[in-house]
Amino acid sequence: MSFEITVAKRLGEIDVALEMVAGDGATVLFGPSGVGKTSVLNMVAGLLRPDRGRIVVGGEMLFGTGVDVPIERRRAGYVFQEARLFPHQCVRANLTYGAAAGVDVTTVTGFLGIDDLLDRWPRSLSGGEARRVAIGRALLSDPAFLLLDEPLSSLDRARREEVMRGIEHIRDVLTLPILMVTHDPEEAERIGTRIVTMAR
Ligand SMILES: Nc1ncnc2c1ncn2[C@@H]1O[C@H](COP(=O)(O)OP(=O)(O)OP(=O)(O)O)[C@@H](O)[C@H]1O
Repeated sequence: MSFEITVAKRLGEIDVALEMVAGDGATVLFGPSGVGKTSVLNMVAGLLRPDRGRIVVGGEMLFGTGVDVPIERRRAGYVFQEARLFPHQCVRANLTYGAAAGVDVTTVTGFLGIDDLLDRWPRSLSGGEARRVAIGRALLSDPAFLLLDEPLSSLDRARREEVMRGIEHIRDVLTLPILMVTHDPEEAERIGTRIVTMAR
């Protein structure tokens, strides 16, 4: 199983709760704004501690009875909702920041279509380019799995298509487990091997 997640967390007035099991491929977390999708990604990444539950990714227990694997040992590749590139570093430096030895930069930049952007500055990138660089940076850290928080939001159709193809390549060719948040049904349908709907 790629993801086995049972979590509960009180956040202010909101109870975030999820119970899901998903196999290989991309699992899409779908649901209305404020239901707790980003909070679930944060719990899987180790940024937010569940009040109770169990998180197993690729057979490895990250959180559960007596277990709370520290964030740096979870090996999550996290692409935040805003790309969060380092503004004072060019694309190449952003990509190689935290890059693991043995991961081939040109393979990653090739399929993401960002080879020509390496000497550019983040402020000069389009939204879609910045997202693809952020995905590339996450991949180059040699993650065990990817967390994608609305990687296609506020992009026009052409840019969304470019990013979507990159995600499909990661799903189908690199076969890295993906947990992705969206509230767009069309995106969920196309990317999701499995769609998990969160409701209040
Ligand atoms: N630290 C916190 N303290 C109190 N409430 C919080 C905290 N963090 C998040 N929340 C609330 O918890 C709820 C879930 O937030 P979260 O960002 O996980 O939802 P989401 O489903 O990802 O929403 P969106 O689709 O709008 O990004 C929201 O109502 C949010 O305001």
